[in-house]
Amino acid sequence: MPTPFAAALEERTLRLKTRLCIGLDPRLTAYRDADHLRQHTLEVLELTAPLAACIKPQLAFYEALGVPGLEILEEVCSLARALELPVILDAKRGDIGSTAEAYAAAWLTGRHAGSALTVNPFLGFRTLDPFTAAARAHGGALFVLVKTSNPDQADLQGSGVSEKVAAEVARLGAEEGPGLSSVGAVVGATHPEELAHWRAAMPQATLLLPGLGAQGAQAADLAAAFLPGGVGAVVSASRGIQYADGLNLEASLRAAQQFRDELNAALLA
Ligand SMILES: O=c1ccn([C@@H]2O[C@H](COP(=O)(O)O)[C@@H](O)[C@H]2O)c(=O)[nH]1
Repeated sequence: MPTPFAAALEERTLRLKTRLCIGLDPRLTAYRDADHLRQHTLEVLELTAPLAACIKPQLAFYEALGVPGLEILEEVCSLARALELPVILDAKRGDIGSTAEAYAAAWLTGRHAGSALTVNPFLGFRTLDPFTAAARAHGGALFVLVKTSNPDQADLQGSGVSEKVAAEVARLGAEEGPGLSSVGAVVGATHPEELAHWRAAMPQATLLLPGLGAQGAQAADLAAAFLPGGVGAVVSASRGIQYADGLNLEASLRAAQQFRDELNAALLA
């Protein structure tokens, strides 16, 4: 079995001194064709890898290309594995239990064993069970949507819903004994004033914080998401790195360096 996801992420965070998750969300409109998209996405990954704690491909952008897109996704994942980079597959899966089993088999076992998957708890807490079982058995992880980064999240996530999901994430984490668990949580970096609350509510969860860069979140505001020692959270930026200045690779590298450094500085402030 590969090193469990949470342990691999923590080890890489401390060894490379980075809390940055690089989002790889390639948009066909930015390229001549799918080959051009593939080449640029792999180049961004290879160039920025030393600055990354992990990567987060958003499956929607690969699925939009059909079979060639799924082939590109597999290339991205195998290059990440070769570079020893943990992979968070951002698919936000969730369904009735028997279908959830198929999603878990697709994205948390076999060639994706040891990866993490974002999951949607809307169908009920027991629909998370196939994902927790697969993650625990194959060294992977899940990131449960608790408080998403978008402004309209409160339509459904207000009124105590996020609180209930966070309590379930904490309960699942405690089942595994002490330390960081295989059940993490998505909490938008766009809610800096709430980070201390969500950190305390889910003490064993690794937090995935999307929203840095294009959605306006600032690295300097995010220190409260981390556990002592600067572990237990990663912050993701996608457009702000891959398209920092069109397709300019040097600009992607500079943006990743700046985000990494700003996150580290926030922890020391
Ligand atoms: O609450 C959430 C959960 C997931 N996302 C995903 O993260 C990236 C954000 O992209 P940017 O270009 O850095 O804005 C994208 O894949 C979203 O689907 C999120 O934004 N918020």
